[in-house]
Amino acid sequence: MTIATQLAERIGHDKVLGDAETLRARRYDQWCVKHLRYWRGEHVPAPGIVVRPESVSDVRQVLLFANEHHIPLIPFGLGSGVCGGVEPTPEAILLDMGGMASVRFIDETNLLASFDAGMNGLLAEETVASHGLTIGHWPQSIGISSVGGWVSTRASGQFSTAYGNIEDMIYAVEAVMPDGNVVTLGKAPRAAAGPDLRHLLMGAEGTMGVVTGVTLSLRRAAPFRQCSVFYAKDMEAGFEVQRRIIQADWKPPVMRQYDGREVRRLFKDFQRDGQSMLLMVHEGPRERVEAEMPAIAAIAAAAGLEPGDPAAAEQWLTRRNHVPTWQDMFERGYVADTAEISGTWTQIGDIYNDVIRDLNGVDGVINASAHSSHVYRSGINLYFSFAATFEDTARMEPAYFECWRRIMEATARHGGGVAHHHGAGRLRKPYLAHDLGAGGVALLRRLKAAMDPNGIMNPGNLLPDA
Ligand SMILES: Cc1cc2nc3c(=O)[nH]c(=O)nc-3n(C[C@H](O)[C@H](O)[C@H](O)COP(=O)(O)OP(=O)(O)OC[C@H]3O[C@@H](n4cnc5c(N)ncnc54)[C@H](O)[C@@H]3O)c2cc1C
Repeated sequence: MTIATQLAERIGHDKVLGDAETLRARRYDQWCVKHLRYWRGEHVPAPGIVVRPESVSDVRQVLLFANEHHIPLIPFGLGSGVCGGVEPTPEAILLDMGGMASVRFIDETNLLASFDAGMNGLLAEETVASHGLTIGHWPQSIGISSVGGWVSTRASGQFSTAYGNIEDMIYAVEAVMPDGNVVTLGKAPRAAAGPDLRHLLMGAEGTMGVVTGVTLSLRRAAPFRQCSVFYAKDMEAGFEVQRRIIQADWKPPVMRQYDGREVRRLFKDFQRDGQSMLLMVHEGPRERVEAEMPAIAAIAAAAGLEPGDPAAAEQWLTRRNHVPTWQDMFERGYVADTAEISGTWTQIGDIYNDVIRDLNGVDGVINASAHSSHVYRSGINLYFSFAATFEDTARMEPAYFECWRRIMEATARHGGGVAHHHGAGRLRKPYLAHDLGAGGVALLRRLKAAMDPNGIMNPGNLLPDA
């Protein structure tokens, strides 16, 4: 009996898909390199089978089968990952969670909402919004990513400075482990009942188990919103103001600072002599917003920043989720990507300067720029963008990896964190030890071996090659 037949016997024929079109559509996520290889006409392998479960029991059956037969199993949310977390081989079963996309409950008193893991993020947000609530998690990819994917990549939204990252919103995670054990981790507003096991699934990128359900803590939708904009002579001057704002305990949900190159590229009508631009969105009760805005303006003025037109921030709000496709970029002759890292306030200026210098040293690079978008009392993230152009498209991939290497190594050299929110996948796994240390990587390997002794869960992802 074939694998497909055996799986079909366990969960039903209609959930086991082997047609060429379905397999082709599940060859990759949104990692640039896979799209580049495909665009250049290289072979990009497809999974052997796509399985589309409709219940926790289906997921359990598939896991038990894969574990018994030692078959690689790759969870797939909505495929918006950008680090190569989904890289199927013909031997693999791809577990497409898109068939599990229901709202389980919305609890307006305790501000909780529970979803199947395959639920589209924007649909989840729209569902709670119809009750006057919000998840408060707004990744740029909200319309193309799943709730289970958010957990699995430890995602971060554009309003994180006040509302937190996904780990601050996760109330409970339901998952099926490779041995078929179904766990629900997290059951109270706060717990001290041993280690927080929810974290075994957060950021695991499909290597530990399959997330089947997620309960999120909600907020009431903000009744009032305003925007403000300031100009700083350079990135470091703006970082210093952001540090003072956050350490004074003001928390606009959105604080984004663009370097002069990005202001020129993204805010053409608002550029000012190559200066850096800091934009903010303030929201919450009117009284708090009305207290926050003048207090922040005073901090900015004291540090020499000049006020700008709030319309720049409103433009960002309107256009913030538009991104060109990889193919568009390749057709226009360049390979490009973004890489997000983080550092403390004392590290971030050096990281910015070194990364921009190092990227500009890569042959073919025509753009190296950055903005910050997530602010913490201890530091801030940076989101670098690079683009390189070549007549010979075979040179694109080596240049791409060289740019990534330089960003990772300059960040690590100054003690920063090499992955702020896109996860590690296959792209960053060679650099994982920079964040976890050799001992941390060894511990992660031991955890993986204990949870997935047959190594079926997304093999080759996240963990550096042994
Ligand atoms: C244009 C664009 C903008 C983006 N903006 C942001 C942003 O602002 N913030 C941000 O954090 N990310 C962003 N991302 C990255 C991406 O959207 C996130 O990583 C997202 O959380 C992935 O969700 P997904 O459902 O698409 O997961 P997938 O891409 O399907 O999977 C991602 C990884 O998680 C695993 N996985 C998925 N679902 C499950 C599950 N149910 N159980 C176990 N493992 C699972 C997969 O095996 C894979 O390793 C962006 C991506 C794009 C293309």
